[in-house]
Amino acid sequence: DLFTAIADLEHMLGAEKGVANVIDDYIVAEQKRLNDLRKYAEEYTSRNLHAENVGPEFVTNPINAYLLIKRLTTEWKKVENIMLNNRAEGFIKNITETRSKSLVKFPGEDDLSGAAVALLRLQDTYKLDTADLSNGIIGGEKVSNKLNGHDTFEVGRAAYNQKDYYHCLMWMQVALNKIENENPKSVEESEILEYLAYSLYQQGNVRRALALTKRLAKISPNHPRAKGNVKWYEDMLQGKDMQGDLPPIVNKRVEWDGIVERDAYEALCRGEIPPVEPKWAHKVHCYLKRDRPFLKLAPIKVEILRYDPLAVLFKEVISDSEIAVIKELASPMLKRATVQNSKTGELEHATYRISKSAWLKGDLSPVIDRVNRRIEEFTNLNQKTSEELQVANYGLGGHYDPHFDFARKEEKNAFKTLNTGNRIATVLFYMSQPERGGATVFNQLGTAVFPSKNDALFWYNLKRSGDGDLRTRHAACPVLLGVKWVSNKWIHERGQEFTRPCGLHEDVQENFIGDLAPLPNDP
Ligand SMILES: O=C(O)CCC(=O)C(=O)O
Ligand SMILES: [Fe+2]
Repeated sequence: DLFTAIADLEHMLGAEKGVANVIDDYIVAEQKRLNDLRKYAEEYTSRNLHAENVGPEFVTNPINAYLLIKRLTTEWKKVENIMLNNRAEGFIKNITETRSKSLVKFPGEDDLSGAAVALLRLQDTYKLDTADLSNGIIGGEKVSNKLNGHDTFEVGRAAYNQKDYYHCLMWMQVALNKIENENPKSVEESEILEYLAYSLYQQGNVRRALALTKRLAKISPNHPRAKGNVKWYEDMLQGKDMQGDLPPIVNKRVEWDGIVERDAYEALCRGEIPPVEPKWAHKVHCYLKRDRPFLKLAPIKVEILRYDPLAVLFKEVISDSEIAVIKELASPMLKRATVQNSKTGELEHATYRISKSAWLKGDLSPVIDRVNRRIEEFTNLNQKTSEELQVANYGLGGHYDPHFDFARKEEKNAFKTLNTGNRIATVLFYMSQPERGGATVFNQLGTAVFPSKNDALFWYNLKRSGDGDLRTRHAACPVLLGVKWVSNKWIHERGQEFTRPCGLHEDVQENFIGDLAPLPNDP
């Protein structure tokens, strides 16, 4: 699961440098070996020249005869040894051992396909063009090197392995275009054609699949499947519709992951935010919170993002140095994040939540303790029943699909052992600012919050009645460029009986946090 965290990828850069050094050392050793070999060749040549100059009687001299024989026996053995003594094995062993001993795990096939699948997710969410992406262009900006034909082909193959023919088709087509200009070609055209034809067929483009398979049979006459497939496609078409130009390519994304709100969620991730309800459009959006003694001196800037249900951004509530300490403490503890199976109550990995996370206890460092206490200052909610601080690092395409933070009634075991009630509210500290993507979005409400470092997003998950507020369904959009670090604090019901008593009304305006500046009258 290396692809899940940027922190791991940073370590991998170190490993890559190590590999480069080993290759360089190997080349130096080999060059010395080949130079030794060259010296022998020169010696043989010069002695032979001498012998040729002397003429055939050279061998009539017993000493010369002896030396000639020696050069072709024992000395030749030495040459043979040098030739055979390729140093590769030792160096490869060295790399293998470094891999197994090092703390940095080397990526495997799974990581490669994970990274490819991350690219596909980003492509969909942010509507990126395949050719652009494969040329290192994101949002019209050149951000990295180009993929060659083979790199592109491998992304297509990762899609194919997931039966995702929609993406396979797009990537194989681009791979085909790329190798046209490659010399030598990084991947055989026949390999691409087979995948491309099959995904065209799967997406309903039988005539195109046939045309490409015919081409495959032509360029690769001994291909084990090409001829059979041509016949198969021909039978399928039964000679129908074979005249004229090929119809345009049909390629539709299949919603195999069953997320109904996919389109709305992805639009929010791209920053396509629906207009604010006119009812709220003119309300005051910022105020200084000074309702606690400590805050008289250092008020907290609050930006109201949404009134109903309430969501606010507490500005500059965590410092760069605190963030650095938290990241430092969390890094060695990061593990692939889990989710609770709603049927069994077990924690498990899921493709819909890709990030690495760690829990930091309050007594781990005075910094954690200080941050925990500050949360009470800005939320006015009792922190005795809160969960520990959770730190998350999102890697390549890291995301968390739409979910609720609170436990629903049908969910087994959730928070039972804690005996602190449900998650009444969430505090989400933004500890970095990804260059692109990574927004926190509320897909039901049409709110998108793009991370701003040092700030904390806050919202209530439960209504005054204690029932979960279904409108708080939210998601973490995939990170497109850069790094996303966040910390969560989940605040529980127990202990809030006086600060946020259950109300008879579930009215929004009761959700104030401290001395909210007076609101203008309703329009
Ligand atoms: O990272 C984010 O933006 C949201 C994270 C989240 O919703 C969660 O961890 O429950
Ligand atoms: Fe969440």
